Amino acid sequence: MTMPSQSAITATGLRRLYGDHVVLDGVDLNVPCGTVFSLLGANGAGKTTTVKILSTLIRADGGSARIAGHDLSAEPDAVRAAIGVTGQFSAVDNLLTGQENLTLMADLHHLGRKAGRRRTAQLLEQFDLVDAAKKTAATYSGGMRRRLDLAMTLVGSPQVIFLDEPTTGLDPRSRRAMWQIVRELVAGGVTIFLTTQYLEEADELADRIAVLDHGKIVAEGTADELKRRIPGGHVLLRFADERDLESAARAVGQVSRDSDTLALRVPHDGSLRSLKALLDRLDQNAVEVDSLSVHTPDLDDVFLALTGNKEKVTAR
Ligand SMILES: Nc1ncnc2c1ncn2[C@@H]1O[C@H](COP(=O)(O)OP(=O)(O)OP(=O)(O)O)[C@@H](O)[C@H]1O
Repeated sequence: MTMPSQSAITATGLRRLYGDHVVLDGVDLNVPCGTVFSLLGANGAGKTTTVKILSTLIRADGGSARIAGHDLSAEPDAVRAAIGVTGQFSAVDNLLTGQENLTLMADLHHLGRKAGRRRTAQLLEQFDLVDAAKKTAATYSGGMRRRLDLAMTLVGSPQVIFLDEPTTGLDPRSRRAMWQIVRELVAGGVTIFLTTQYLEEADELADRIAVLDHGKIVAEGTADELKRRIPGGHVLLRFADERDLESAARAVGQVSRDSDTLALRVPHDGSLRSLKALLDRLDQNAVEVDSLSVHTPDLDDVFLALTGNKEKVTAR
């Protein structure tokens, strides 16, 4: 289906309250078709609430949105027909096998027996579930379950897929397998709206990232744009004892220090020249450095700088 605009999702001024707790406080979003958009936020930032609103599971208290060309409040059925949702509200039935779960979905989508069987077989193959097809979902690992859940979503060939924390709790191998699946879906023209607590996941997958904090989007852009928004990197120096830490702090001047870990964090522009100048200064003052690491800004820094969250999102 062609859409009137090239946006798969637009939202303007979304608001949602639980009692007098303002969970979303005027959220604007624009997600171009065929891209991965990641909504990043700490626990409780409002990510799931946003997904629930955009996927018609709950209503917003204010604002408007269009999904796949349909108005969210005026045409909720058309929105539902165009989207798939996986994540914290899994549709997998534990008592059914993987194959039965998919067949049930095919029936719900009125695919017909032959087309349903074909689609089920194709999805079992695509999601590496052929060997497990006849086992009940209760016996599946976390990664297999997520794959089955996503495969079930795809039975209806959605244009827009909401993935709510799709890899939370998965081991690194299963996480990478899920990332590969997401890339393949996008290559096929699907739009992905991904919520995650993992900065690495957003960095790997997302064309654009929005950082949600206390119900507001505090920054939006590509991973590189976000990284450029915050001050440069730093050099982390560690010392064997308090005395070396003291002399180093005196030698290099204004730096942040952590006496517990015997570390100094010195602002650094990433150039060899300034690194050499720092080492020379330490040498001239006869300071023994135990270890040194150069740190360039990553999404973790961006997140901390933008949200001031003590409980930062998980960097892997
Ligand atoms: N049904 C509800 N009733 C009352 N408060 C709710 C309800 N659902 C969510 N909240 C509150 O809204 C806030 C945002 O929750 P939400 O689940 O959207 O956050 P999140 O960013 O998805 O967090 P997480 O990463 O933990 O899933 C939280 O403070 C939560 O306690």
